[in-house]
This record gives sequence, structure tokens and C-alpha cells, in this order.
Amino acid sequence: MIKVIVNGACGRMGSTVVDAVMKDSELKLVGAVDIVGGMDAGDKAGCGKTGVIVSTDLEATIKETNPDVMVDFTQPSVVFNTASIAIKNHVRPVIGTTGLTDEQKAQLDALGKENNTPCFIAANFAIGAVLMMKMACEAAKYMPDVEIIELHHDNKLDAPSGTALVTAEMIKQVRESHKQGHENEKEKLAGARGAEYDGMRIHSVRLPGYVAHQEVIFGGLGQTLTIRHDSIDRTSFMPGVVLACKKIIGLNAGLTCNLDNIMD
Ligand SMILES: NC(=O)C1=CN([C@@H]2O[C@H](COP(=O)(O)OP(=O)(O)OC[C@H]3O[C@@H](n4cnc5c(N)ncnc54)[C@H](OP(=O)(O)O)[C@@H]3O)[C@@H](O)[C@H]2O)C=CC1
Ligand SMILES: O=C(O)C1=N[C@H](C(=O)O)C[C@H](O)C1
Repeated sequence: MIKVIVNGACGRMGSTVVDAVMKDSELKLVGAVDIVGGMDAGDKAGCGKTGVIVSTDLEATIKETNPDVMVDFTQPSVVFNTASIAIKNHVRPVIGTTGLTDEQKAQLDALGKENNTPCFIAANFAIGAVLMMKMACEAAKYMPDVEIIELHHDNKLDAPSGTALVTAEMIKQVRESHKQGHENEKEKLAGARGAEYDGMRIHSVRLPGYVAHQEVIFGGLGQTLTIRHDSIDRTSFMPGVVLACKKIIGLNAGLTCNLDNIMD
């Protein structure tokens, strides 16, 4: 059995992970951590009593439960610290929280190697999103003018989404960098053309009703191509999270990124 603690266990994703871990025969929920504690981790997850009481102290929970893996779905501002605590205690972090900078990722890689502990990060654990990114890279080789529109619920803290940034980074690898749109274009309202990444534009929509969605739109002579992925429920991320909890046991020390790197 792989012993798992969930950090951010009362959040939208963390509570869904608690449920997924409880349902998997190879994983055992041994701890749960959040800002507010004291209740059974299953209360928020809606899966009945788990026998695991939510704690507010990550390091104490690690020392009490000796987990193999920490799943982190917290906040961009805290994830570097929580991942560092896990690694220093030789617990393997599976990180879904977005917002880590390249420098922080490099530091986690180094910390993992120092402590002989693997660390895994995926900006998106949904298989459909992985396929969207792969297909977008293929399309960008032939249709290099591209804009990304990501659409999320209005409680999301970071913009653009981690998925949009990874998509843009991947597309950058396969096309020549160039400015898009008219060379004399002017924004009459600041931000009208969205964020700029290597000449690509990224637009972030935040509205109640959405979960997590992304369109990658390619424009060519007399035609457009749209690749769209929709997570209509947070269960879409769970097979990927469960897979990462299992695969991380066999990964090398240091950082591994993106779900496609651990899929068979
Ligand atoms: N990789 C992927 O596939 C996915 C990634 N995400 C990312 O996951 C992250 C979480 O998203 P979501 O679940 O919607 O967010 P929520 O705000 O619903 O959940 C985050 C939880 O973490 C808690 N928290 C905040 N700080 C700490 C801390 N220091 N220690 C422990 N718990 C803490 C929050 O408490 P409080 O509410 O009191 O602040 C909250 O309960 C985001 O970065 C999001 O982008 C989301 C979906 C999929
Ligand atoms: O905050 C979310 O909800 C999501 N965050 C991730 C991101 O920023 O890409 C993954 C998914 O889009 C849901």
C-alpha cells in the first residue's frame, strides 16, 4: 500500500483527491492537512468517515504518519514551501498546484536530488488536456499563428492558467518566434489583446459556471483550426493524480514534470 497525505484536503481539488484515494485499492489515506482542521477528511469529500482528521500542521502530520507521498492542491503562494517541507522529510510530492516559477522548480529539483527524493508536477492531470497540448504542438508546426483562450471558474487565483502557460511553452519549442497581429495594432483598452508569450496571445476568462476549459485557435490562409478541451467535473483530474501517486515511487530523485512523462 502507498501511504498518502493530502495537503489542501478541504479545497475543491483536495477533497476530490481524498475521495479518489479512499476508492483506490493500492493507496491508503493516512493524513490530511488544510488551513482549518479538526473535522474528518471525508466530511468535505462527501465520501463518509475516513478516520483521518484534518490537521493544520503539515510537518507534524508527516512525522506522525510517515507517508510515501504528499499530494498538494493548495495555493500558488504556499506550494513552494509545502513541497520543500515534504522533500526535506523524504516524502515525495505530487504537485497539482499551479504558479511555481521556473526558478522555484529548479530549486525543488536540486532539493529532491539532495534528499534523494523524487518530486512530480503536472499543470493539468486530465488526459484530455494532455492530448490537447500534444495536438496543439503538432498543429503549430503547420499553422504557427496561434492564440490561447482559457476559461475557468471565478475562484481561480492565478492567470493565465498553468495549463495555458505549459501549452505556450510547448508550442514555443516547435515554431519560429514571431509577433502576431498587425504591426501597427493599438489596444484602446489595456489588455484587450491578452497576455503576450513569445508572440502568442493568451486570454483568461473567469466566470461562475465554468470548471476548467481551454481553446487553442490556429489561423491560416482562409481557415482556422480550434482544439478545445473541457473539464466539466474535477473527477477528470483523478485518474492522473492516482497514477502519479503510484508512478512517483519509481521515479528518479529530483523533479519530473507533466503527465505524459509518466504515462506508459
Ligand atoms: N494540476 C491540475 O490538474 C489542477 C490544478 N489545480 C490547481 O490546484 C490549486 C488548488 O485549486 P482548488 O482546489 O480549486 O483551490 P481551493 O482554494 O478550493 O483549495 C485550496 C485549499 O488549500 C488550502 N490552503 C491554503 N493554504 C494552505 C496551506 N498553507 N496549507 C494547507 N492548505 C492550504 C485552502 O484553504 P483556504 O480556502 O482557507 O485558503 C483550500 O482549502 C490551484 O493552484 C489550481 O490551479 C486545480 C485543478 C486541476
Ligand atoms: O484552478 C483550476 O481550476 C485549474 N488549474 C489548473 C491550471 O491552472 O491550469 C488546471 C486546470 O486548468 C484547473
